[in-house]
Amino acid sequence: MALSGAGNAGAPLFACRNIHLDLGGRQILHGVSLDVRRGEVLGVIGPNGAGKTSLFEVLSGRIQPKSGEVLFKGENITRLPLHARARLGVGRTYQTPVVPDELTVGETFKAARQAYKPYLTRFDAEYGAELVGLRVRDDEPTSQLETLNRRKLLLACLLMRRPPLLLMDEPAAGLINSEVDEIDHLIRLLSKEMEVAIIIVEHRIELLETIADRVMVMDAGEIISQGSLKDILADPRVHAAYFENVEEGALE
Ligand SMILES: Nc1ncnc2c1ncn2[C@@H]1O[C@H](COP(=O)(O)OP(=O)(O)OP(=O)(O)O)[C@@H](O)[C@H]1O
Repeated sequence: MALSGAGNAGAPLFACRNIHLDLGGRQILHGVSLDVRRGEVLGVIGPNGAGKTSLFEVLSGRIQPKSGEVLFKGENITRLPLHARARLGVGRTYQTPVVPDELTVGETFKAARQAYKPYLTRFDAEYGAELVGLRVRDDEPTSQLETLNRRKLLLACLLMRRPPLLLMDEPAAGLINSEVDEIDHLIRLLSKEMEVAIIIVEHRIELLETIADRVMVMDAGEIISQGSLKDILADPRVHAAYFENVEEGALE
C-alpha cells in the first residue's frame, strides 16, 4: 500500500475530451472534458437532468458518444465496451446497489472472482471484504443484506481486482449518516493511501467537502464551473443553475 498524500502530480490517469452525446434525438452532453490523476477525487454535481449519469455511461463504456475521446493511461479507449474497460481497471459503481438476489454472499464473491481471467483467489475476495469492512456470513443470501452491506459487497467485488480508477455514482444514496461516514472513510483510504483515482457523483455537499480535491458542476449537458468546493459555491453561474432547477436553499 503506497502511503502518499500527494498522489495527484503528473499526467492524468483518465480523461475525456470534448464529449458530445445524443440520446433519443436530443443533445444530452455538449463538449464535456475532464481529467483525474492518481489519488485524486473529482466530485461531480449538478441539478437533476444535468447529464451526470449520461456522462458516467460514456466514461464507463455503456454508451458510445457521438464524438469526443475517452483516454486511460494516455490510450484512446473510446471504442472499448464496458467489459473491456473493466478489465483495464475502470471500476464503476451504481446509484442503486443491485446484488444478484439468487446468490449467497460467498457465491457472489466466487462469481466475481471468476468473472474474467485471470481468476482471482479466495484471498483476493477476503482482501476486498476486509478493505470495505464487510462482516457477513458467506452463506447469507445477498437478498437479506441491508443497503450498506449491499454497497460493501459490490465494492469488495470491484476492489479485489485493485482497479486504479473508480467511477462512483452516488455511493451514499440510501445510507444514514453513520453509514455515510464509513463510505467517506473508505473513499479517503482508497484515494489518499492507495492512490486510486475517483470520480464521484454526489449530491451531498458535506460529503464532497471532506473527500473531493476538486468539484465540477454540470448543467444542461455542460460543465458550468469547476475548482475547489468553496470556489464553485461562490460562483453565480452555479447558483443560477440550482435556483432555476431546484428549490431555493438546496445548495446550502
Ligand atoms: N435514453 C435516453 N433517451 C433520451 N433522453 C435521455 C435518456 N437518458 C437520459 N436522457 C435525458 O438526458 C438528460 C440527462 O439525464 P441524466 O440522467 O444523465 O442526468 P443526471 O444529471 O444524472 O440527473 P439526476 O441527478 O436526476 O440523476 C435528461 O434530460 C434525461 O431526460
